[in-house]
Amino acid sequence: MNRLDTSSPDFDAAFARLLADRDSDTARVDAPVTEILAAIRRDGDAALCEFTRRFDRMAITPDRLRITDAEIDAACAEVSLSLHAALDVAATRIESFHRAQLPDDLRYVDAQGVTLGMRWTPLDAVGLYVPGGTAAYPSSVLMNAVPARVAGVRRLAMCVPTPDGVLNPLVLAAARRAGVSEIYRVGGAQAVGAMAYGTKTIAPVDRVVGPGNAYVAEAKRQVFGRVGIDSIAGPSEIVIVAADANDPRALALDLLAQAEHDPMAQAVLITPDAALAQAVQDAVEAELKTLPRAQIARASWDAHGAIITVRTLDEAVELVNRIAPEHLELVMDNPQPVFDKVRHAGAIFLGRYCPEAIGDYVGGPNHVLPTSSTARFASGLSVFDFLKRTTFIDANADSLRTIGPAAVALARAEGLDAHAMSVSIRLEDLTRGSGKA
Ligand SMILES: NC(=O)c1ccc[n+]([C@@H]2O[C@H](COP(=O)([O-])OP(=O)(O)OC[C@H]3O[C@@H](n4cnc5c(N)ncnc54)[C@H](O)[C@@H]3O)[C@@H](O)[C@H]2O)c1
Ligand SMILES: N[C@H](CO)Cc1c[nH]c[nH+]1
Ligand SMILES: [Zn+2]
Repeated sequence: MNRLDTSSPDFDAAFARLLADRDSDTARVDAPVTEILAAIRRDGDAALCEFTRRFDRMAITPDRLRITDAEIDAACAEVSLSLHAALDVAATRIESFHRAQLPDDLRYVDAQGVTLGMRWTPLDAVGLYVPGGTAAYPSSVLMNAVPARVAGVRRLAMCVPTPDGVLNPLVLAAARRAGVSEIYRVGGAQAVGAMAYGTKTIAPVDRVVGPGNAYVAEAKRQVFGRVGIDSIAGPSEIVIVAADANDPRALALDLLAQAEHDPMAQAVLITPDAALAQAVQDAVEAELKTLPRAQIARASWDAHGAIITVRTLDEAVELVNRIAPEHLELVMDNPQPVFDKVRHAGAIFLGRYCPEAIGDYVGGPNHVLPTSSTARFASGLSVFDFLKRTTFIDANADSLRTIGPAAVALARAEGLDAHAMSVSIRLEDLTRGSGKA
């Protein structure tokens, strides 16, 4: 874990190293992901089965890639009523938040009499990546699928790794709850490649969305252009800005809640209170003695974790904006003034009673969020990732007379005569009064 202090003379260099260390991790997976994607393009299902054998330790043939309806039925029957009820609480809250995002079409007539507009239409086919390498993520099934359904996407194809061939019943129950039935037991870069390029078994989709480890995130980056993607939602991150009286153990658990996702996850505490900084550091060490996923959390905390002491909360905000974290907790008496100044974060959790884990499961907003500082320009998954806009223009004869000459002038200036003439021929027809255009 890195201890940093903004009043120390070497702070800038240490902070720059902290920002850079995630980039070097990502660079490490570039080449293997390129090879995996090339093999999927070349060999389709055969490569998918081979990578699944190698990385998920399971022998599989193409006819077994798709999880059957009978397997989904059996999984749903295995899940307890209380867990079905918890899924329902989560799904209902996620659905109502995403339904509120649905945009209206735009249509108006401007001063020149031109009708202008923009129409939203759902994508035809979307690939949902649900992570499953070291933990199962039923919550990510809901976060992916519910907004897609709300947007009206027709085909939802879901990929989830099943390491050692073990299906997680709650993942399948969440898929059933969200209305997803096309599910493949494959993960990693190979699953992203299969959804993007298509194989004999998995028809290609138009956009691949969802979170995953560094391999998944890099694969999405590399297939972008062939298909759309939502954002780079890689290994989890949290920055906690804490001030005033706080329970160090609660803050330690908030940090570890992200660290336990992945050895490449990053958890950072920023505080003006040096005593609190030390107390949280001690509490993290204490929790790591008993946490079931301590091995993963320890690797993340030691390599990427940080505690930064600052002189003021304004300094904390400046660091937050430079990190642009996936998650930001503002744990203090009155978080509003800090909240107002934050420009870059995927999702923000305000006050003492809203730990980030609430957002992971039942808050309502999406937990698939941009990582690796991409919150500078990207946003969390939403209904907008499953919709696209088409603009339209409807000009009548009078409006063409008004705005057409400017188009002719600009087309001539660009040296594009066919453009100019396609407008001027209509203007000439109107002048002659033929009205045929
Ligand atoms: N940013 C977000 O919104 C968000 C949300 C939920 C989870 N997450 C992240 O999702 C990730 C889940 O990770 P996970 O590993 O448990 O599951 P995962 O499904 O993302 O990855 C498992 C797959 O990784 C591939 N893989 C593993 N080692 C490999 C190697 N050496 N070479 C090639 N491929 C390899 C395998 O194909 C395996 O199936 C975590 O990083 C977690 O932080 C992010
Ligand atoms: N914190 C993760 C996003 O980075 C989402 C998640 C799912 N389950 C638990 N957590
Ligand atoms: Zn989490």
